Amino acid sequence: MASDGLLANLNESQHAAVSSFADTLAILAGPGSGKTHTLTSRTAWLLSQGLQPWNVIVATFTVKAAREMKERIGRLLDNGLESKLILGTFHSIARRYLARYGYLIDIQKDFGIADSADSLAIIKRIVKREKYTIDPKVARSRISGLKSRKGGENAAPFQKPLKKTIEMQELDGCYEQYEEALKRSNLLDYDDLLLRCVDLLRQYPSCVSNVEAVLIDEFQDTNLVQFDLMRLFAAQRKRITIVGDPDQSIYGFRAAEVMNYKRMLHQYPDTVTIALEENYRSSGAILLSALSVIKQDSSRVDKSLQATHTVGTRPVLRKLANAHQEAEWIITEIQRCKGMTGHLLDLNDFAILLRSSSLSRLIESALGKSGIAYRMVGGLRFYDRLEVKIVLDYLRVISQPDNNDALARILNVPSRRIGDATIKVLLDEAEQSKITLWALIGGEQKMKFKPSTHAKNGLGEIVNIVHTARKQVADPDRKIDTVGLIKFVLKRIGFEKFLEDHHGDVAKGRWANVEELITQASDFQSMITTGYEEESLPEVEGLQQNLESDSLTRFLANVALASEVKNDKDEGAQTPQVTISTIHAAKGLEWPVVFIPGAYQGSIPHSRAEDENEERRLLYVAMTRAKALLYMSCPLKNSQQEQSTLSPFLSAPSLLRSLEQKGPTLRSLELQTIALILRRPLPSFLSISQASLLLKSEEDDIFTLNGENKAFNNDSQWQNRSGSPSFNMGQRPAQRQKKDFMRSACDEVNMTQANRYLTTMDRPASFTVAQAQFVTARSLPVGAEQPSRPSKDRAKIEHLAKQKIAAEGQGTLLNFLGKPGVAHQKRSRSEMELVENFRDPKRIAALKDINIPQPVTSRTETVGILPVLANHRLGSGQIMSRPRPQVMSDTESKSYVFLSSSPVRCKAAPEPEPALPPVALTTQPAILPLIRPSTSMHSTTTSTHTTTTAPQTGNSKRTLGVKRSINSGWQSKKGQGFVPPTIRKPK
Ligand SMILES: Nc1ncnc2c1ncn2[C@@H]1O[C@H](COP(=O)(O)OP(=O)(O)OP(=O)(O)O)[C@@H](O)[C@H]1O
Repeated sequence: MASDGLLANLNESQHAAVSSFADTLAILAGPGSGKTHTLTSRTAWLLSQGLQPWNVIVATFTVKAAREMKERIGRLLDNGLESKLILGTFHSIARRYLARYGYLIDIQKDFGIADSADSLAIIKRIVKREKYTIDPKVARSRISGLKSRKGGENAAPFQKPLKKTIEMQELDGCYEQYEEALKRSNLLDYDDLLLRCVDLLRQYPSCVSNVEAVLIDEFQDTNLVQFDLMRLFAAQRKRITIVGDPDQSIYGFRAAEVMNYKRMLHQYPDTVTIALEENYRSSGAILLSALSVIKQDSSRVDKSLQATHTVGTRPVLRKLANAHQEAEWIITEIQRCKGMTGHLLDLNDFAILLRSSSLSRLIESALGKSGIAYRMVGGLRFYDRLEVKIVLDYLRVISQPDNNDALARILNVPSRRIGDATIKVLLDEAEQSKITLWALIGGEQKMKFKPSTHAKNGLGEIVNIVHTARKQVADPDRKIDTVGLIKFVLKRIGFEKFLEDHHGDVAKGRWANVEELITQASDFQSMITTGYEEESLPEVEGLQQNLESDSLTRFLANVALASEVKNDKDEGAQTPQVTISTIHAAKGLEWPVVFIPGAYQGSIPHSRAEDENEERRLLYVAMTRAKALLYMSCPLKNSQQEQSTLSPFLSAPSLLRSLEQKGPTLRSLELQTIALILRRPLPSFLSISQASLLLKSEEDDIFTLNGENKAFNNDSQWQNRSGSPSFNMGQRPAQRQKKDFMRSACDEVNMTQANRYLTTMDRPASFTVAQAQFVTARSLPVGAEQPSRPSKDRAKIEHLAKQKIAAEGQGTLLNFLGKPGVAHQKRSRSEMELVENFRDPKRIAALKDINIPQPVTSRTETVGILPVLANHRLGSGQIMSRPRPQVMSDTESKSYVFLSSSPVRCKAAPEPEPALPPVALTTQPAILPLIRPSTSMHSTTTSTHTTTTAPQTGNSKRTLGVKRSINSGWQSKKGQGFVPPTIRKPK
């Protein structure tokens, strides 16, 4: 694609960033401002300027982000060159270099990767053997922390205290033995991948001498080692682009360094910083409340972020009596939002974001009872599922028999009558003899231990399986691929039968996962064959490379480095599902409606958190995931029935004033606003009337506003048939009586679901498994969520709908649009116009083009947003279809589904108009070759940070100390080394 095509869909600051000629460029921007979008476009733009993809490194934070970025770049370029980029997470890029050049620093070819479970298993064994008292999980995270801090050349020298506590001594012991165990098994853990790559590139910088540009996403969450890696990658040309938002730095506990920005500016004093200041995601009201939370952190550097959407409805902060009611309330609000908006929202549009996964139990249970399908994000990986892990362990042993832990795990699966005690003795003997378990049982060294005859036979069997498989892999005539190997293993160990014998009801689901693994292996194989999954690195003169790793090793590395890779099938991607996610795992994602339960002291900020500012940033990240509706809630008693107090982050009176105490009334104006923000067409009357008929109430009035626990206390005749309370508040409103038959139908559904679900927390070991015990839409009877009714009931619905249309003064949208009555007469002119719009089908069709004159209802007041923004809307013209997860090719679509942070815009759909009054940028100059110097390259005013030591160049502009207006810029604060603003605003 021509470079101007790449720049077409960008706002002016994004444009400036994408086409900047600066060597080192920092794009600093708030949530939803299109950072990912900008980085993707910049990568494509660099290629369009003549850079070769194999000379460009792009590092992302997650595997998911890497894949998404690769696909987006692919669509921008449309020439397949994206597969040649060195693009991936820091870990996968480091692995690639180590696979090729690791021999230079004595790393054996085809090393394995110890994932966190492996690391923990090794440490547990050490702790047990040495009778240490330290908690293995604590030891693992300390060791990891020490590793990630020790590697960086910027790291502060490690102070060795003179007298070591017992815990420290144990930690030292653990560390040392852990390292030995990894080495013996030819494994590198996640930290090693980065550290060893740093070692490699320090000693052999020529490995990356070809690299012309390095681009880093989510820079705020990089740690010291990653920072060093970035510098080493870019050592030759020093051309770096980083993208980040210090306000979204939430991985401090994993040694992420917010200070890396300062380091960057110090190391690259000519860094040009560009700020993106328009938020394309959230309504004005959501953005404003999120900003007022983050601004409480006085240590942060303020920056401007403006909404491009209309103000919308105010976020909600709801008080509930206890955590049970909070969970029930979430369900009723999801149902109400769906019901009152017809088909404008489906379950995929809702996310429940949790500070800690333990909060999910009651919510999952409530979702289960009401038959609402949900999925967990940030839970167990597909590859960590029991049955998948067993097969993978076989593959790992076949690939690398010295992998002690993998071998120990499969010795007796399926049963070979080798008891746990025998396995432990064997491991200990191997450990003491400083050999691997494989060497011991494979007969390389005489075994002191005398196993029983059964156990001996069992050991012989496993040795035989592994030998046979390895022979086949090595045999040039037979050389079987990963799929062939999996099938061989499954057959040899009779795995399907094993699952049937041991896993009863769920065996089918587990076998389906095994089949899924085969599909993934096959897809990966074809990605290797087609060159989409490149491992090669360009030849560098004077340096030899290892041959490419075999496909099994690469598949296993890919598995070990995968984070939350989900699959279409087990996600039930066709079935709408509510998402439950930890806030950490929700980073980079967005949803139309977001719930943040548990907004109390101890939950957020978390009682065990060390950094309160990071906790605040977490809340900020969660709030800014919402596009149209944001719900926060605080139960007065937590799930342990302890009294709770509202999170201090939400307690400021000024903030409280901008929040609603209950869910919004969802009438025509609100509907239009939501449709505008989501760029979706308005739903039909009929869909709204039918969906709303099923509701218990059209308002958020089922639970008391002050959190009093009335609902459970009285009116026992309102208990539904399944025995669960219906949560009315003592009075039985006429409107609800009408719906009794509806409710009983729903109750029947509830009843049929009773006791048919378990929650994630009940079965932590398998909580993402789409099996019968979890309520996913697939496991429900057809139509459970929207029960299909016999025709008699349907006639009733339609009759009732008609009645409702005729009735006056009742709360539905249709009534609102009904016969003119008192209420109607009181409506403002703009409301009247909207009413007319809803009545006239032709005007409904044209509604998408209407610029709402005054979207501010009693609930949609302008909360400090500029009037010009309050009325602003994104684009006119054809409403774009709702972004869907991208369609992948046949083979790809089988393997992964991504939760896209920035859904790809349809090619055919026109781009929305620039949302804000134009920033005063003069015309962009023609694109110049990349050899231009880094400064003064485009007319956007850029600023070049200079330190006191670095000489200030003539055309650089020092802007530290400049204080910009509240809404348009950065406020520099003394002692903060941040680079300030770059875009000059109109006077
Ligand atoms: N110039 C633009 N015009 C219209 N929409 C845009 C533009 N740039 C980005 N967007 C949209 O804004 C949303 C947020 O974009 P993106 O996810 O890239 O933001 P981000 O800055 O990476 O967000 P976060 O930091 O919160 O993860 C996406 O839906 C994206 O399509």
